[in-house]
Amino acid sequence: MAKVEVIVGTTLGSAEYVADEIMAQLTEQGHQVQVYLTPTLHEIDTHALWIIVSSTHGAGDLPDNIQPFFNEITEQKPDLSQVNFALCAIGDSSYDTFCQGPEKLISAIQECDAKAFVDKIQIDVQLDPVPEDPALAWLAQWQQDI
Ligand SMILES: Cc1cc2nc3c(=O)[nH]c(=O)nc-3n(C[C@H](O)[C@H](O)[C@H](O)COP(=O)(O)O)c2cc1C
Repeated sequence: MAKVEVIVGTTLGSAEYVADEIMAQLTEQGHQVQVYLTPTLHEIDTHALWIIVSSTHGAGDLPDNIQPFFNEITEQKPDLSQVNFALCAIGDSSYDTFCQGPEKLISAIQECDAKAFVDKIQIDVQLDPVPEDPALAWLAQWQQDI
């Protein structure tokens, strides 16, 4: 059983719904999973697997709810060398900045030595109006390795 921290960036709730489904699938596998809608460094375990589930807003920006977490990381530069992460990005390919918001957060945590656990998924809501379906299929490909 592993500890999994699911960190959500959302404005209208699509990413939150995907995160809840990911939590349900991993909990069923026996993992200890927590979803964070207002993530803070104080609360999140830096010796756990982080799954970042985030949409993009503005022009390639992170959603407002996750911006303070991004700021904490860039300002405090915590030791994240024990963090493995997986990125589930949700966006709309009609924007030039498709799925770019969470890339800023990924760059910031990689600068703090976090490591990718698996290849990211970028879900295009133009093609997949029900983003939890590809998200759960992606998770199923690697959840046995946690
Ligand atoms: C004002 C606005 C700006 C957006 N900007 C982007 C963008 O730059 N890149 C992108 O891939 N998607 C963009 N999107 C699409 C959202 O990421 C997409 O609709 C996503 O499903 C929203 O998920 P959420 O409800 O979890 O925030 C934008 C949507 C809105 C409404």
